[in-house]
Amino acid sequence: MFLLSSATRQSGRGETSLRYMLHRICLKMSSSASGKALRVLVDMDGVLADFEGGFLRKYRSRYPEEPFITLDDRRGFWVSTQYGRLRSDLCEKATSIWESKDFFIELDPLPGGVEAIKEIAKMDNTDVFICTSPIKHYKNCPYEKYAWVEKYLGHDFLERVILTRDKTLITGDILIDDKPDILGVEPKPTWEHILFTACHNKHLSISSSQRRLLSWNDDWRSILTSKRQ
Ligand SMILES: O=c1ccn([C@@H]2O[C@H](COP(=O)(O)O)[C@@H](O)[C@H]2O)c(=O)[nH]1
Ligand SMILES: [Mg+2]
Repeated sequence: MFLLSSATRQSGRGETSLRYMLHRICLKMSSSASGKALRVLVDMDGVLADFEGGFLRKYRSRYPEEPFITLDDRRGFWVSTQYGRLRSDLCEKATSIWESKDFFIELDPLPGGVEAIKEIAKMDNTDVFICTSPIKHYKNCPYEKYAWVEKYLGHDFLERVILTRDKTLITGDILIDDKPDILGVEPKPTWEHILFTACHNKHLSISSSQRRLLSWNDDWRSILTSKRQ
């Protein structure tokens, strides 16, 4: 502030442009601070990264003799629960897949997700964050989630990663997430949950007030527009 005010005192012409720059900086700061910038939270597994496809490929390769569930037959968010119902010991075998080294970093991006989130990040008056839940077996997962973001979105995007087991605590206008029920300690999260369609939730009927994003080919831009004042 001192530098700016002494600089403006020294030059009449510079004063106008410096004042203008300061005005722009203040506007950007106040629009973020007063919540005017749209804050978009985007889930990772099942929205940006192909958790289900990566799981099935590695499960079948590690346990070729064991029964498996096709993506078409997937029901319910918890893979481990459905495998446990198939045969009780398969719950542990399923879990062993995403607890293994390189599981998360080797997930393929879901079509259009990386491009969409890069576009959202460039939009005026918009803040985007990746909001993802790490597994409690923490040896590889948190590291690999960061590494995945760096690999596909670049180093600067690491500023935009939120790892939390409770997404209700995070404030935002929209949360794009494939989990049908996002619960936590906050009974009234600030965000509207946009259900991202995945193999495990596509058969669910949702309430008339809830909105879905069928894929990144669907009209996510209109959803963002609808949340702007
Ligand atoms: O059966 C399962 C399926 C997934 N997980 C883990 O849950 C989280 C889901 O994170 P989101 O941020 O909601 O996408 C992810 O870490 C999966 O590995 C699980 O534990 N059991
Ligand atoms: Mg998810």
